[in-house]
Amino acid sequence: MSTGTGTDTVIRTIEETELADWLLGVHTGFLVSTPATKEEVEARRESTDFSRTQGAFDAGRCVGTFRSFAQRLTLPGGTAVPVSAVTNVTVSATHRRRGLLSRMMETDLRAAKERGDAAATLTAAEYPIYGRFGFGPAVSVAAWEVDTARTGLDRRRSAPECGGRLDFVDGAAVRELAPALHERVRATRHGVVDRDERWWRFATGDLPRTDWTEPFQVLYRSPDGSVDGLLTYTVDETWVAKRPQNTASVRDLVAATPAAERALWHFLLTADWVMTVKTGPRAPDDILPLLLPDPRAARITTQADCVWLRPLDVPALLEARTYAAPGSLVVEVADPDGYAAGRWLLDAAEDGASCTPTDRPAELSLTAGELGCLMLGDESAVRLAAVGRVTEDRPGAAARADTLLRTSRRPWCPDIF
Ligand SMILES: CC(=O)SCCNC(=O)CCNC(=O)[C@H](O)C(C)(C)COP(=O)(O)OP(=O)(O)OC[C@H]1O[C@@H](n2cnc3c(N)ncnc32)[C@H](O)[C@@H]1OP(=O)(O)O
Repeated sequence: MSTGTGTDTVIRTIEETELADWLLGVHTGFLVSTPATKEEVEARRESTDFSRTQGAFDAGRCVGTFRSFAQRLTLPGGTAVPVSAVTNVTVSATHRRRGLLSRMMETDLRAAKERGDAAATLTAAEYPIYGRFGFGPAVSVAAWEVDTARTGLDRRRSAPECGGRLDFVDGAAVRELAPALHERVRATRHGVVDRDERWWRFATGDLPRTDWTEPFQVLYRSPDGSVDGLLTYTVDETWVAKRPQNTASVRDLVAATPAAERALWHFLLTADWVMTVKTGPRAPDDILPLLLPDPRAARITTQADCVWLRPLDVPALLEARTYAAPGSLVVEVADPDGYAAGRWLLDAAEDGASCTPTDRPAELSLTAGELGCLMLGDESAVRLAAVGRVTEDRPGAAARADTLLRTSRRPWCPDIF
C-alpha cells in the first residue's frame, strides 16, 4: 500500500519482461484505457533501450513511466549534436504530485550529462510541466487550414513549374528513398531531428499500430532525377449535395529544395475534390502562405511551442552552431542542477565560435531554460528581457544577443516524439 508520500514507490529501470506492464502504465497515464496489444509490445521491444527506461512501481503495479533515447538535433549552420530525447512521461492519476516525475527526471538528466549529451529535448504535453527542470521552448510550430478554392493557384497546371516529376509511391519505396532525402533536409534545417529505420517503418505502416490509416505518398524528383521531396497525406472523403468537400491532412512534407517544396504544395492544393488542406505542424515561417496568390486562404489553426531544450553542455552547444554575425557576449547562466551553470564568454567569428568560462563581468543573465529558448534562434532575448525573464547587466546586451543568435529562417521540427 502506498502511504501517499511517494517515497515508498520504487523507481528503477525496467526488465524486458516488464515491458507490457510498463506500456499499460503509459496508456493509463495518457488516458488510454486498453493495454498495448501483443504485437505492439513486440514491436516496442526491439527499439527500447531498457537501460534508459524507468518505471515507478507501487505494490507491483507500474504507476510511473519515463524513457529517453539517443537523438541528433541540428543546430543553426547544419551541425547535429547528440541530445537525449525524453518521452513516454506519465505518472498515474493515483500517484500524481508526489515527486515521481521529479525523481525520474533527475536520474535521466544526470545520466545524459555523464554520457556527454549536449542537451535534453522533449515535446511537452502541457506548457507548465518542464520549465522547472531547466527546459525552455526552443522550436515552435504553426499549422494552417487552407481553403483551396480561394488560393488563386493555377488549377490547370498539372506538372511542376520548375520541371521534375511527381509520382505516387508505396510504403516500400518511401522506406527505400525517403531516409536519404530526410538526411539532406536535416543537414540544412536547424531544429530537425534524426529519424531512424524504425521511424520510417512506423510511418509507413510496417510496424503494428492500432491507429493506422494508409496514407497517399508522393515523391518529387528534380529534372536530374534526384528525390528532392516527399509528401504524405490522408483524405477524409465527404460529398455534400453532389459536391466534393474532401479534406486532405498532411502527415509529412519534407523537401530538400524550394522547387520541391513548391511543387508538392501546388500539387496538393490544386488536387481535384480536395476543398480543404490541413498542413499539420510546420515552421511558423513556412513558405506556404506566401506561395498563394491569396495568402488569406490559409488560416492559422495552431501556433504553439514544440521542441523544448534543456542545455547540459553550454560550450558544446554554442561552439557547434553558427552565428548571423561575428561578435562576443558574456552570459551568466543560473542552473540549480549545475549542468549549464557558469559565466560563459561566447566569441563568434566567421571561422567558428568559442565558448569558455570567464571572470569578465556578465552582460546578460538568464536561467538554463531561457538559454534553451534562445539556443536555436527562435526566441528573442529582447522579448524575454521585456518580460523580465532575462536580465541585461549591460545596456544593449539583449539586442546584441539577438544579432548573434537569431536566424534568418526559424527552426522547425516536423516530428512529435
Ligand atoms: C515528454 C512527454 O512525455 S510529455 C507527457 C507528460 N505526461 C502527461 O501529461 C500525462 C498526464 N500527466 C502526468 O502523467 C503527470 O501529471 C506528470 C508526469 C505531468 C507529472 O508527474 P508528477 O509525478 O505528478 O510530477 P511531480 O510530482 O514530480 O511534480 C513536480 C512539480 O511539477 C508540478 N507539475 C507537475 N505536473 C504539472 C502539470 N501538468 N501542470 C503544472 N504543474 C505540474 C507539480 O505541481 C510539482 O510542483 P511543486 O514542486 O511546486 O509542487
